[in-house]
Amino acid sequence: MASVLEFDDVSLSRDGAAILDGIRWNVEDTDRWVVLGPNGAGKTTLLQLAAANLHPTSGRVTVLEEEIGHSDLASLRPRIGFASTAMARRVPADERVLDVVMTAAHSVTGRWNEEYEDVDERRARRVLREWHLERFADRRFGSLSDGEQKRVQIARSIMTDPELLLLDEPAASLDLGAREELVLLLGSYASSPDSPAMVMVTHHVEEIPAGFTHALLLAEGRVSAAGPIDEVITAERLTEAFGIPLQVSRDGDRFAARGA
Ligand SMILES: Nc1ncnc2c1ncn2[C@@H]1O[C@H](COP(=O)(O)OP(=O)(O)OP(=O)(O)O)[C@@H](O)[C@H]1O
Repeated sequence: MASVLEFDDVSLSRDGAAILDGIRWNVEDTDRWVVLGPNGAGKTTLLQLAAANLHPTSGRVTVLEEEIGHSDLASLRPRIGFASTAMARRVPADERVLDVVMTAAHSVTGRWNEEYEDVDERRARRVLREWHLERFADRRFGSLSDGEQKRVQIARSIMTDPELLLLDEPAASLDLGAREELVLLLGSYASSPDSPAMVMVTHHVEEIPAGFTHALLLAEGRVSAAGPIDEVITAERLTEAFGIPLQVSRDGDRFAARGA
C-alpha cells in the first residue's frame, strides 16, 4: 500500500476564521473514502486541498507524495481526477460530449487548438462506454439531463487515468432513478482493484456506493470521526457530527439514516 493523501495537522483560515482546524488524515491507494458532515463543515474546502487547488494556512498536505507548496503542480494535476459542479459550470454548453471528456487530456475545458491523438479519442470513447454514455458522444453537453451531465463529469475526471479521484457531491440534485444508476456505476467502479483511490463528498449516507471502505465525518472544520466505514457510519457518530438524534441502518452494501 502507498499513501496518496496525507494531511498533517492541517488548518485553513479565511478572514481570521478557521474553516479547517487541525486535520490529520491519511488515504492509502486501495482506500475509497466518503466524507460527510453538515452544511458549512468544510467538506468542499477539504477536497480543494486534496486537489492541490488550495494551500493550507498551517500544517502539511501531501498529495501523491508531493507536498503542496513544494512541488510542481502542473505535473501533479493530471494525476488527480476531480469532478464537481463548479468544474461542470466551466464547460461550454455547446461543447460536444466527446470533447468534454477528451479535453481532460490537456487539462482544459472547451476544445480550442490542442492536438489530440487517436489514442485520446479511443480512450474517451471507452470511458464514455463504461459510464453508459456512448450514445451521447456527439450531443452538446448543455443538452444533457443533470444525471447524464454528472456521469460525463466523472467520465472526464477519469480520462487521464488518475491515481486519486475526487468527487464532490456527484449525486446532488439527481432524481431517484438517476441517483441509483450513478450510485450503482460508482459502486462497481469503486469495487474494482484497478480503480484509483477515491474520496467522495456527499450529504446523504444513502448515496454511499458499494465498495467504499472508509468514512470521515467533519463538523465545524474538525474531524469528528474517521476510519473504517462500519465504525464511522453509526447512529452514535452521525448523531454527534450532525447534532440531532439519528438512526442508521445497513442493507447489504447500502446505508440509510433517519431522525431517531
Ligand atoms: N473564500 C472563503 N472566504 C470565507 N469563508 C469561506 C470561503 N470559502 C469557504 N468559506 C466558509 O467555510 C465554511 C466551509 O465551506 P465549505 O464549502 O468547505 O463547506 P461544505 O462542508 O462543503 O458545505 P456544504 O455542505 O454546504 O457544501 C463555510 O462556512 C463557508 O462559508
